[in-house]
Amino acid sequence: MYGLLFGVSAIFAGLFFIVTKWTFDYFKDPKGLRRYPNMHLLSGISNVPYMLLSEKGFRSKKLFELHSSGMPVIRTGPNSLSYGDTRAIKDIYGHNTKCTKDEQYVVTAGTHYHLADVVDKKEHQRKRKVLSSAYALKNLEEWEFKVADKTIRLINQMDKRCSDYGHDEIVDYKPWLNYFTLDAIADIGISHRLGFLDQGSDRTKSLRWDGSSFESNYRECLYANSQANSVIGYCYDYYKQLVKLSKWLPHYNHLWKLNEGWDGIVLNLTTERLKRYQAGEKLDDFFEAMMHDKNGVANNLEFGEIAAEVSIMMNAGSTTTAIAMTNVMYWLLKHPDCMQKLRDEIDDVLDEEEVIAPYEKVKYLPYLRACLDESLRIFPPTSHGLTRATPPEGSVVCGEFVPGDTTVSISAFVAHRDPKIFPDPEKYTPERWLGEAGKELGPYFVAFSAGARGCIGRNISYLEQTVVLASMLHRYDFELADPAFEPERHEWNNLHLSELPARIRRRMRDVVSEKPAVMA
Ligand code: HEM
Repeated sequence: MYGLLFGVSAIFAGLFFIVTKWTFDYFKDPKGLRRYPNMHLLSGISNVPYMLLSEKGFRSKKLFELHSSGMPVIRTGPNSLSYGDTRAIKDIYGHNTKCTKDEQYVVTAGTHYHLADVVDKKEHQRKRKVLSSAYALKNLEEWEFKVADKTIRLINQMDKRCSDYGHDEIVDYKPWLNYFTLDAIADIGISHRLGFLDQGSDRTKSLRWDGSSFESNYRECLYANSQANSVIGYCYDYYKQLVKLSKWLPHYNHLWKLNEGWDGIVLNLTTERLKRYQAGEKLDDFFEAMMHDKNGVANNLEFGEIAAEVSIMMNAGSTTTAIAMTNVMYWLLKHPDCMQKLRDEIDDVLDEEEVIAPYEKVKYLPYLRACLDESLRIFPPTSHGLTRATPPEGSVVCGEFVPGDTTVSISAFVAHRDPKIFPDPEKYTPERWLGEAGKELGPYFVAFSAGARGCIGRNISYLEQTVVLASMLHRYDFELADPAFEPERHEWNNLHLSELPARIRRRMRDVVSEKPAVMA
């Protein structure tokens, strides 16, 4: 009885201490952040309102509404500022910025940093150097056959589901695109055959450290991590404690359990690929490029670092591109005039019987690229404000001094809706990206972020997006199952969409005859 009383009192005393400290810091205001309007009444003393907003599912949309109601800078937490002015892009993320990734990346990191969450600039440069040869465009184009192989597997599945073979099937296009990007990155990255496209599901093996294994659903595990961290990850000071506490809530407990499945998937993929490497098998993949420099000297990476890099590649390298590919199809279905214009452009360069669009033929098609970029603009797959810390001596953002170690960010969803740069921002207008006027939009297009921490995988992504979209539009007619359909959108670490139910019909009658390329 006394023990229980003591426990409850200790919790209340702890909470009292935390709230008192927050309030004291707020009024002391050492950084002068009280001059900025609060996102929520309590944002000046706590990150909790922002976490609750994230939990609701679309924080960037709310920020956009606030910024466009005349608030260029908003205080989203005691130490966090959100910008709505596109000048902030250069100051926060540009090549010459002194800002670094902030504490959020540290608290959510695993035992070893990977390229995307390492904060220290020198350590990041070392990693980026090691990995840049792996991600270089030259290598990528040599790996085009791997993308072609997955495209034919996707087509084999879509052929079976065509509505014009005597049945009327509605296909949810979204999971298929995710199976595509997962199969593709596993092959490009680690020569691993996940086989999701062939099996039509993402059931896969997870490994435990004791060597035992269990089955998991790949996307469910990966998304669980992203969903939980898009809320808990904003609790900078008490992250570990909150993770523990959140396990008392059934929903979060479930998410963290699934996250163990994700760790097990990465462990399995890394272990299997490492075995092949240690057995002397020479494979043409990202992993091989990561293990040596260009003179063949071993990079001597620890197992934890190798696993961390495999993890970010299998995460960042799949979800974002699948979202992008689903979104562009959504926009084209909603804009048949754009769909027709794009198809004409593609048909002009592909032979009638060509099944897989060769990258060489489609990579410079201006309207194709414009359609992709316009979709990435309206719904950037990584839409939320990527958090950066100002350097200890402080920094100027949008012409105003911001004291050191303050978290600053601008959401791509917000930046891409600046009507001065992108007139009529909610309208899907690929034409805005064409010609000289299109080139001028480059500095304001941050779907892949910008500067030294910009996306290293964007070329892989464009390769996949371009080949798949061109091949699919050349072969099929698509139609929304319900013309009024609107997907639900959930912003975790990426901006997911719920589904894309469509009918698919063959434009050409020949059944696919190309065989998938031989897999390692
Ligand atoms: C449409 C597709 C993609 C989008 C929208 C996208 C977006 C982004 C963004 C916004 C960042 C910055 C993240 C941050 O600051 O925290 C980033 C970084 C990164 N992306 Fe991508 N990405 C895409 C595809 C890919 C692919 C295909 C790969 C790998 C194969 C990849 C690997 C990475 C890595 C490793 C980083 C960290 C780079 C660094 O910090 O040096 N991404 N990406």
